[in-house]
Amino acid sequence: MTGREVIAPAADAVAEALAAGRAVRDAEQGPAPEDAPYGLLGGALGHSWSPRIHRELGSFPYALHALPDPADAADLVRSGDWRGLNVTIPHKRLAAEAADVRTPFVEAHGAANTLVRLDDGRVLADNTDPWGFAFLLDGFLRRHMGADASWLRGRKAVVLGTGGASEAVGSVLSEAGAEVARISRSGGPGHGYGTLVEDHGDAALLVNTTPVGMYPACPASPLPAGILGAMEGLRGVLDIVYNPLRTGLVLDARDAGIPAEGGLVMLVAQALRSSELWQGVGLDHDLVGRIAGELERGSMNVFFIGMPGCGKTGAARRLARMVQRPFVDLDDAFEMEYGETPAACIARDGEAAFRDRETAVLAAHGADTGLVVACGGGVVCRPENRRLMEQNGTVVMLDRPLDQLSRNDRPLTAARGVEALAAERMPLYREWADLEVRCTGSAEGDAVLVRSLLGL
Ligand SMILES: Nc1ncnc2c1ncn2[C@@H]1O[C@H](COP(=O)(O)OP(=O)(O)O)[C@@H](O)[C@H]1O
Ligand SMILES: O=C(O)C1=C[C@@H](OP(=O)(O)O)[C@@H](O)[C@H](O)C1
Ligand SMILES: [Mg+2]
Repeated sequence: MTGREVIAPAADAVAEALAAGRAVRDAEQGPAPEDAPYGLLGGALGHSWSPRIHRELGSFPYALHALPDPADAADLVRSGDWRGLNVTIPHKRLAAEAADVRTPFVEAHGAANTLVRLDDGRVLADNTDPWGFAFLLDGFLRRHMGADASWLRGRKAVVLGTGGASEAVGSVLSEAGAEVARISRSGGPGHGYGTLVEDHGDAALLVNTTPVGMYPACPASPLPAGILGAMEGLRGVLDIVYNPLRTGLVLDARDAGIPAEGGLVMLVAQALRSSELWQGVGLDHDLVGRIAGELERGSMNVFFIGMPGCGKTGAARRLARMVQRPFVDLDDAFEMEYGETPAACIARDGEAAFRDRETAVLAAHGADTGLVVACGGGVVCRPENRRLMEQNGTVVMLDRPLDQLSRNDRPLTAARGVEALAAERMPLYREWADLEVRCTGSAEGDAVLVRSLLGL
């Protein structure tokens, strides 16, 4: 189906622009590690947002040191020519031990995420995760409860997970005066997931500190669906996972009408605190919201939905080109994956078989970030497709009068009639959409409009 439409402007220019974009991204990953004053030390780092964040905060160049071998990591900590390091899995403990001086939190918990080179050359180990979580918590309580951290005094907070991050989170909650219950999947009576509702149904806040729900196994939740809604005292949910932007837990909470936020603000806030320590100055704390907002805008996918033939493919392709993002047409992706068009699949195996495969194709792209995606018109026929989009995406409905819809090669429109399809689907498109756009008359016009409405 690729190439069904003729698109005029310069494909070469687009390719060049995309290549330039990649070059910028590469530069953001920093210079050769040994030359950078700042950086991140970990085992396998993959794609990290830290170089981008610290660049905005003024701690730049910032390099990635992926050193799986503890001996190499210790060597960098002891003898590297750096001013500041962040530390992540699996070296937080090693960093705490190898430092010359430790803050009380690091002394108590034995894990550091920030190393600071002091003026006299010694290494200070600190942990800015509690600061980052306190920042997230404070904003959350202000936004949703109209209160500060004192709201937690005398209330119960449940923390999922018992690892290092749970200690940072637990310490902040305890300090605010909450009664903290830390539970884990393998915890015994009162400390497990199985009896969560009975044991802790009165908790006002629930925080996930486990990696369950993290990319690429997403959207997933550490808790079975329905549990949150059964916890009668629950007023808020936080998940420190930030990729996807909305985890399964966050989506479940919102479905149950409970305010919920992910961990992106914590990620940026802990980085800001590290940058303050390295630079020895106070930074503007409004930077946290600004940087988190930019990261969120850049990584959100844009999904086009709407009636078959309304112009999703054309508008999405043009928008992708305008904002230099990868474009995915799910019908094309389907064809590449299964070797036949959706129309051929529906004709041979029927609609149900097509829908199963369509959901699998959507799942693969929904976990990705920064895409512009044209869905097939029937994407709303499967309820589970909604969160595959929502986890990382903004959903845009294109609305075009039924008598103007294209009918070429649209088997379901032909079989059932456009009115019947519309009666079934229009309410769903409207319900799923974050934004409804009335078609302007050209795919180009639609793309320009969506771009400006989404601020891309
Ligand atoms: N906004 C629009 N106004 C008028 N015609 C359009 C518009 N967008 C697309 N078209 C035409 O309608 C047809 C269907 O567009 P397409 O993008 O394939 O729709 P969809 O992906 O929603 O099924 C194409 O032939 C295209 O040229
Ligand atoms: O409406 C539908 O059920 C369908 C729409 C088509 O996509 P377009 O909406 O892009 O035509 C394609 O996925 C398939 O033929 C089924
Ligand atoms: Mg299409």
